[in-house]
Amino acid sequence: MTRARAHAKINLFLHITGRRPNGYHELDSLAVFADTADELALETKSGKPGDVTLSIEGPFGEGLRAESDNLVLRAAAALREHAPASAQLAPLHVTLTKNLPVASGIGGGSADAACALRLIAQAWALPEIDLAPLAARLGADVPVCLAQEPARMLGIGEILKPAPSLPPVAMLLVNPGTAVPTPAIFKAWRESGADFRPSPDLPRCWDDFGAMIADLRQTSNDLQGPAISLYPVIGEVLNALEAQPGCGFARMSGSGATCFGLFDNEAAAQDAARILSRSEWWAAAGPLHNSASI
Ligand SMILES: C[C@](O)(CO)[C@H](O)COP(=O)(O)OP(=O)(O)OC[C@H]1O[C@@H](n2ccc(N)nc2=O)[C@H](O)[C@@H]1O
Ligand SMILES: Nc1ncnc2c1ncn2[C@@H]1O[C@H](COP(=O)(O)OP(=O)(O)OP(=O)(O)O)[C@@H](O)[C@H]1O
Repeated sequence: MTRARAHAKINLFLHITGRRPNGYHELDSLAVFADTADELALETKSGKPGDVTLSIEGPFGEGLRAESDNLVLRAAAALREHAPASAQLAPLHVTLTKNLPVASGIGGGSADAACALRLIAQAWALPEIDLAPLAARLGADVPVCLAQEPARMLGIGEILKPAPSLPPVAMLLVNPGTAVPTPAIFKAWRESGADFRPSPDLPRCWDDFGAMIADLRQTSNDLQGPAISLYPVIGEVLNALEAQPGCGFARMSGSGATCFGLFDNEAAAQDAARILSRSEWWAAAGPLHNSASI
């Protein structure tokens, strides 16, 4: 059995810089990865070559179906399609432990897809396949999830540039339990009449926590206002995060509803997680994750 972790992706800022003729929005976003993650376990099974099956468990597993539209199975299908005819494709079973809330702005499905691409390409011994274009076809957030390293996302997410090197930072994620569909939030942004926003200038390195949050304050998540207008509970989450001792900065990730707080020490982030894990709110605190687990 091979196991790997699919870490949550957090957008520290997200500027909408343009729009493509196909309707997708061009972005400039700084993505980092949280310690918290889904888990994928892969085992060989009996069956036809190339057959991949899926079972789903874990705290957020009930909201998902193990059917062909699941991003894990779509990743397997993409690899199968691109494998050379000579490849020996052992039948596989994937168990997905869904620890991340679904449709929550932290790219859980994208992280699962990227993790499945890495794991299955390894199991099928397909090192010659370039995973990046397959990832981009599976979703805008999948390319950045392949490496699970801090990166600047440009284009619609397929162009990746190095992130500034980051100081030690702890992050608290809070989700209010409301699933948010990404297309509706981009639509709300368009209907708000907002202008495209330029890319921010960032240094190569943030020497300390203070320098990092000072620069982040000059940026925005352009989807945050439209998301709050459709789902006001996101504003409540941000207010609750900002009120926590030691929280230096709070913002929504991606298209929401998950929001993050940045702390310069992990104990404060963990204390705040205990306070904010209430009723249907989900909270997870920890350091940032820095590299792929396989
Ligand atoms: C908001 C972000 O999470 C920020 O990282 C991503 O841009 C969205 O990534 P994602 O959920 O993987 O996106 P996809 O599954 O490719 O697209 C979902 C929908 O979001 C919209 N979409 C997505 C990405 C993008 N750059 N522009 C868009 O307009 C489109 O309506 C698309 O149909
Ligand atoms: N393995 C998966 N995990 C989560 N969602 C999946 C998965 N496979 C397919 N989906 C579908 O993808 C949609 C988006 O799920 P996901 O959790 O990735 O959203 P998100 O966190 O808002 O993503 P992003 O931050 O990339 O916009 C859901 O509506 C879900 O039905």
